[in-house]
Amino acid sequence: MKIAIMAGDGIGPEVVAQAVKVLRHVLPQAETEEAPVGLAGIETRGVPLPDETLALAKRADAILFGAVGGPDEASLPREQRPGTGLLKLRKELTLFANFRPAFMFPELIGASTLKPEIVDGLDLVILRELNGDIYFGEPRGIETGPSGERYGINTMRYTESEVERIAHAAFQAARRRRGKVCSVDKANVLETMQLWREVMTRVGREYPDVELSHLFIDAAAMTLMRAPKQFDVIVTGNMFGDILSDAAAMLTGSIGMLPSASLGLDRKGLYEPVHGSAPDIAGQDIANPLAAILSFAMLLRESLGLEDKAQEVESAVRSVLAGGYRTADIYQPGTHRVGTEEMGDAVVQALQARRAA
Ligand SMILES: NC(=O)C1=CN([C@@H]2O[C@H](COP(=O)(O)OP(=O)(O)OC[C@H]3O[C@@H](n4cnc5c(N)ncnc54)[C@H](O)[C@@H]3O)[C@@H](O)[C@H]2O)C=CC1
Ligand SMILES: CC(C)CC(=O)C(=O)O
Ligand SMILES: [Mg+2]
Repeated sequence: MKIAIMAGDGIGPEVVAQAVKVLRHVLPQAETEEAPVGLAGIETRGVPLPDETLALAKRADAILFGAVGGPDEASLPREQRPGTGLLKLRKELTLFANFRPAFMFPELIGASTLKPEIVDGLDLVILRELNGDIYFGEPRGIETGPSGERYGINTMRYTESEVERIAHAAFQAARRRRGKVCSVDKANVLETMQLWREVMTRVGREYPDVELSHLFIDAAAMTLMRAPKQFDVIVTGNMFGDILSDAAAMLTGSIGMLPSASLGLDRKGLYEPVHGSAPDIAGQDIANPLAAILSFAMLLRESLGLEDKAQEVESAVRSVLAGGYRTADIYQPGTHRVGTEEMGDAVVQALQARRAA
């Protein structure tokens, strides 16, 4: 078994190093291979997704990914933006289904922005379509019109088959959970989203045991803050899913707690925290590595089929939180503040303690 390690930029290498510690403990026999991506790819090979990085991704059984992003990216051409490497990787591997669970660890209820009764017991998953939408649609670019004035253009585009496959993924996920899908769109304004809603409704008829509802993205954002526990699976497009999942982070206390799995046509998947490269805290040993570690647990479950080991890692995270360990982002008075490395070590120690017991 081969696991590709793509740590990326900023806090990416810091948090991935902790997930790799856990990997070495849980899967000592696993072969790992590292490759540069994002700014690290640009600096070493001149492009955000070097050919050998893509080749490794294709060879590997699964990819453990950190985060990409660097300075000035908002004004750079597409080929030079670190994020382009990640978008291309997701597209090249046809990883179209991005599962972003938001789970409330009871120990962190006080760290949530919301009242305890609103988040206690929260357990939802945002299923973000990852290969289409305005992040990929053509035409795109900054052009000059006939009057000489420049304009920017991006295109929200979904084919029926792209919506169908993410719809099936949503309904099947709901069958394994609490049997509810909420499809989030903007069908009151956008034709792309009218098609999205039509296809979701049609595919939904094949799953009569799953309850399907629809919300517009603006109301969904509000409902996610007002009464998030009513959701089970939220399925939505690439951009709305990107935004909603960062918002969901604040329900659970911190974006440093949110893992994700990007899946496609076979068992190969890419596993990454929902957060970015966080340049504001990089290099200070304060980033929360639990999202990266929980992403590795998803890797064990989804790509390797090692449910027991996935649960072992998740239990170790739970016991570390119960033991009072907190990085700065989830710190509360009365708990024990630790750095990134110490948090990784604490998870490994919790795994060792379980084995010894
Ligand atoms: N999947 C990826 O690789 C992503 C990359 N990015 C890139 O990351 C860079 C920074 O983007 P931002 O918008 O600032 O988003 P971000 O997610 O990197 O950071 C947002 C805020 O959350 C905090 N934060 C993030 N991860 C944390 C962790 N593990 N522990 C504690 N605090 C954490 C940061 O300090 C910051 O205050 C940009 O270059 C952006 O393009 C952003 C999102 C996803
Ligand atoms: C390159 C971006 C789309 C990354 C991002 O914000 C995400 O995947 O959540
Ligand atoms: Mg994002």
